[in-house]
Amino acid sequence: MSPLIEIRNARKKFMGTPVLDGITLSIEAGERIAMLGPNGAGKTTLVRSMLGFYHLDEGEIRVMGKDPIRDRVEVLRHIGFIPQLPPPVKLSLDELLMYIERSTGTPKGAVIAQAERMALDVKQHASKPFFKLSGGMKQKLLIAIALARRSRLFVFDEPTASLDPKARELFYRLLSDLDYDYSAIYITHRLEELEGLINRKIYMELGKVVEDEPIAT
Ligand SMILES: Nc1ncnc2c1ncn2[C@@H]1O[C@H](COP(=O)(O)OP(=O)(O)OP(=O)(O)O)[C@@H](O)[C@H]1O
Repeated sequence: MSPLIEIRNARKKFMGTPVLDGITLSIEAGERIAMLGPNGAGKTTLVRSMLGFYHLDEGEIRVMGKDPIRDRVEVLRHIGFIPQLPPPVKLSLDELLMYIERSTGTPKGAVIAQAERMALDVKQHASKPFFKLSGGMKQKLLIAIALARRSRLFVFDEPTASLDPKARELFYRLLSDLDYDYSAIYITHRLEELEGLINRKIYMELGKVVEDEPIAT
């Protein structure tokens, strides 16, 4: 079986500066990875390239055997992505959840139930545009959507950055409670928070992977 994600010699420059400098990585199903490294190391660029947001200058990425740019819809169908900065969606929460139900088959009620477990009352804000929620509320709703979809792979880009301590705790508890074999990539600056949730850590610096090791769970 092909790996979940296969990256071969990925290279990308932004304005002449290498941001991905020859990355080769293989990620198997069931791996739960902390992706670490200083600001600007290229972590977000790497995961966004896996999701088909960016074309590489050189090299190749395959996700579940597919090209994330050519087969983007198919690749994203299996991935729950929580971006670092939530997109400025103008739809109300009600409209957004209806749209998600229609496009992904994820029942609105399932998202509302997950949101409740993150201490977010969706019904109270149903007519509010998504972009008018607070940063933490946006993050909670995006987390609820990803979890309700029961994605095979979660890609979390600093998912707890805007969450208060209580919500952070709830988020990690929800992940621990998931009852199926998912894979995950967490971009984070707080490795200690992921204790018990990860089995591999990858450290990036200046567009390169400089450390890659398993973690006993
Ligand atoms: N769309 C873009 N256009 C130009 N430069 C970009 C773009 N996206 C990222 N960069 C640059 O690429 C470098 C790597 O950015 P990236 O967001 O991948 O880093 P990161 O490791 O995720 O950092 P952080 O921990 O701060 O989130 C930075 O120098 C950034 O300014």
